[in-house]
Amino acid sequence: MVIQELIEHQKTIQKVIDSLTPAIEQACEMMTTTLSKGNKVLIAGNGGSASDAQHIAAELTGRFVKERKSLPGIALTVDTSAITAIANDYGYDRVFARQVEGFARPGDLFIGISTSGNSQGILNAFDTAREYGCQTLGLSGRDGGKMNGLCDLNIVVPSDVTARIQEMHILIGHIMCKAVDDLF
Ligand SMILES: O=C(CO)[C@@H](O)[C@H](O)[C@H](O)[C@H](O)COP(=O)(O)O
Ligand SMILES: [Zn+2]
Repeated sequence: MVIQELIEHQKTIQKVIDSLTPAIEQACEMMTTTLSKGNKVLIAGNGGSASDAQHIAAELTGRFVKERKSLPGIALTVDTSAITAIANDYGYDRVFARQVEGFARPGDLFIGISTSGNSQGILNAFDTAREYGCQTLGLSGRDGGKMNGLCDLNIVVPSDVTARIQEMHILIGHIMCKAVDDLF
């Protein structure tokens, strides 16, 4: 079992190298352009993807590898008071959209992470982010789901396995953080 999982991961990385390198370069460009203009990055996801959102935001406000100034990255998954209030009063599918409404300014980058590309809370957040003039980047998998057409760039990991898709998402997130380190 262990070797099969490792080989499955290796095959997925190879597919990412073969088909997604230009898209990942574009995502790096979106992130570095946003931050170099003094705008901020908002990130959201559910479950494992909430952890990815927090992980990437923490690399920005803390640091990735290089010693550099703190950069504005906010995960919309961390404030349990806001999350429970919004879910209770407006419904769970407004949890990220409502926070985007509060935080987003034109020129910010919203990153929505969903392995299926179909989580309603993420889809609503993309709508609101676009309405507020943000750039929008999706990290998804399978066939990209409804995120196709809802964001400026949807990076669709070529796999149907949630775990493999999540593993590629955090790899892509780390590559984007490396691009940020290279610039600042
Ligand atoms: O981490 C995992 C599975 O590896 C789960 O927590 C997973 O993230 C959750 O089931 C999510 O709700 C799935 O949502 P999504 O990726 O389809 O948007
Ligand atoms: Zn997981």
